[in-house]
Amino acid sequence: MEEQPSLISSKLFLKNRQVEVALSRAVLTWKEIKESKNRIPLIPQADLSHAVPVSEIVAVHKPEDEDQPQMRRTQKKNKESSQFVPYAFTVSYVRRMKQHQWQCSDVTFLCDSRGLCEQWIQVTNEQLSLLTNRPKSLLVYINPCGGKQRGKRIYEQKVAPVFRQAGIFTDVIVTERANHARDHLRTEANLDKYDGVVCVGGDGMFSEILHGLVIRTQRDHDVDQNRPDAELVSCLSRIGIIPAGSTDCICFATVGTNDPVTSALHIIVGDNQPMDVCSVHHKDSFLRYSVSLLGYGFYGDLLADSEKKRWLGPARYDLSGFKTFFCHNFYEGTVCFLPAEDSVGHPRDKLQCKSGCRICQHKLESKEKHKEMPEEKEKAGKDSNKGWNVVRGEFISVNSACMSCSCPRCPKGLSPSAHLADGTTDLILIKKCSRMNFFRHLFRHTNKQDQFDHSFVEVHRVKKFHFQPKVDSPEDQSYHPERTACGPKFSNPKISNYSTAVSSWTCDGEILHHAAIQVSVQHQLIRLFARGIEEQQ
Ligand SMILES: CCCCCCCCCCCCC/C=C/[C@@H](O)[C@H](COP(=O)(O)O)NC(=O)CCCCCCCCCCCCCCC
Ligand SMILES: Nc1ncnc2c1ncn2[C@@H]1O[C@H](COP(=O)(O)OP(=O)(O)O)[C@@H](O)[C@H]1O
Ligand SMILES: [Ca+2]
Repeated sequence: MEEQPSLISSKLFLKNRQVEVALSRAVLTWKEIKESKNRIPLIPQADLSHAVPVSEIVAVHKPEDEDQPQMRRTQKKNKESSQFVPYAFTVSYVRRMKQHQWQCSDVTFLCDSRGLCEQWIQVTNEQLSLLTNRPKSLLVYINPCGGKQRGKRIYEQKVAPVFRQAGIFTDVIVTERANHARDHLRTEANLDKYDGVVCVGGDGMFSEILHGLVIRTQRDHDVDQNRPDAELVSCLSRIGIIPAGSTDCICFATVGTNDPVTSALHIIVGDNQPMDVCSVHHKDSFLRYSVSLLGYGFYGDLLADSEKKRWLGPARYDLSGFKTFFCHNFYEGTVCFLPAEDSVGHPRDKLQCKSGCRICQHKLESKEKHKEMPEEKEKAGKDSNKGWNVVRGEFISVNSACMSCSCPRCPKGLSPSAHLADGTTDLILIKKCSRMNFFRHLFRHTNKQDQFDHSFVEVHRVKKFHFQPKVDSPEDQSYHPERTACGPKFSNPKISNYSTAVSSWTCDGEILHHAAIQVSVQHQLIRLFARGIEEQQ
């Protein structure tokens, strides 16, 4: 990085040692001034030198009350050594810890004049005010019932204090029922007042915010969401996720960890991660949007069963996973898909989507070019049914992962090389196989082996796909019989063969009421306060 001229630079004190502190437009640095190179200290001391990018400074302020005793102690010590240092300022900044976790660290510098201290605070604040991507005002929704029911406490104890420190104004709504946040965003919220929306909860709560924002944006622009080919309008508001749910895969896969303070810091520094969204339709009616896992068969049955065990908290998924695994159902149907261009890679190419991902950026550039394409040419492309592939068979599971879906349970994710913003989703087809083979496939999610390297697994990177069960589901026929114990439903009571049973879809952890669906990836429809997974330093 090119060295920039200092805006201010002074000799200050840090922990009773003299340091040279300098601030440029890009970076704040401090370096210890060693008295004499030959003098070796009796007790070895840690090196105080450090550099913090200005974009990662949370705030600069006078030391808070709790810092005062420490400051007074320092003053007393310095007085005794006839060096009186009464003024101080604290810089709070992002510190990277292990496994993508961020912490808010403080460093307090002592100055020998009030004027110098105030000058440092003013110059630093001026630089922070130039960072226009930072939110000043946020609308926060808390789900008090998600995960281990700790959403409210997590927000109040871990997140609100850092937002306060960064000078962010917040309006907080603790939801009182399911869909409260979605309905409020869709109809009431004055979004002009805020620079973003924060969701405190799990993937289900995120899904509410997603639906509220996307539905509102389409309505404001007169877009008919029921048309599967409608060109959707991207949402302007960015979404921040404070993880307080059971899986938290949307947070984990976009930030690298499910830690509330890390997420709060990504919001404060104003990160921006565009993200693809899948739209799900049944015939010509809109059903839902999805950003993580759309799963039919194994994951659909697992989720339907786990909903009855909500009281168990996150452990419900393990119990239902175990049960669903031993049911070993399979489902007959047809999958049609439109493969993505080769330029976006392949689910097995081991090219993980990282911060500033080239594949996602390349895709955005080609989208811009595509917009300039003459209308006739575009029409011709749309009209042809060319390029669609068909797979008919018996499936244990049909999964679509629009992102890696990495989460604490499965850190490499359901599709480790899926991209956050490339306009595609990874379609994973698990065909009928023995229970042992299915276990082998599942187990590979927990180690380094390729979970797609099995004869009964097919994986494709696609832009669109359709699924049609062999027999229409009750909902597809507008008929609602009782569910069977293990999850599958039978459209015809005479049919009691598992291969003809119908499952349901899980859509980011919410059950879909249709089995026959059309899915289309909406390129970069939303933006998050995140930056993707950073390379480990
Ligand atoms: C043998 C060990 C197998 C481990 C296999 C792990 C695969 C995990 C894939 C996880 C994909 C997660 C996709 C995320 C979906 C979420 O959007 C969604 C909603 O999240 P929320 O609750 O925060 O609102 N969450 C979910 O759908 C939960 C998925 C949970 C999957 C758990 C799978 C457990 C499988 C256990 C099999 C046990 C076999 C035992 C054989 C002796
Ligand atoms: N106040 C509330 N009471 C009951 N359910 C709620 C409330 N607020 C949100 N929900 C619903 O709770 C469900 C689970 O939320 P989520 O935060 O994803 O937790 P989890 O990860 O444990 O599933 C979502 O379907 C959401 O719509
Ligand atoms: Ca994608």
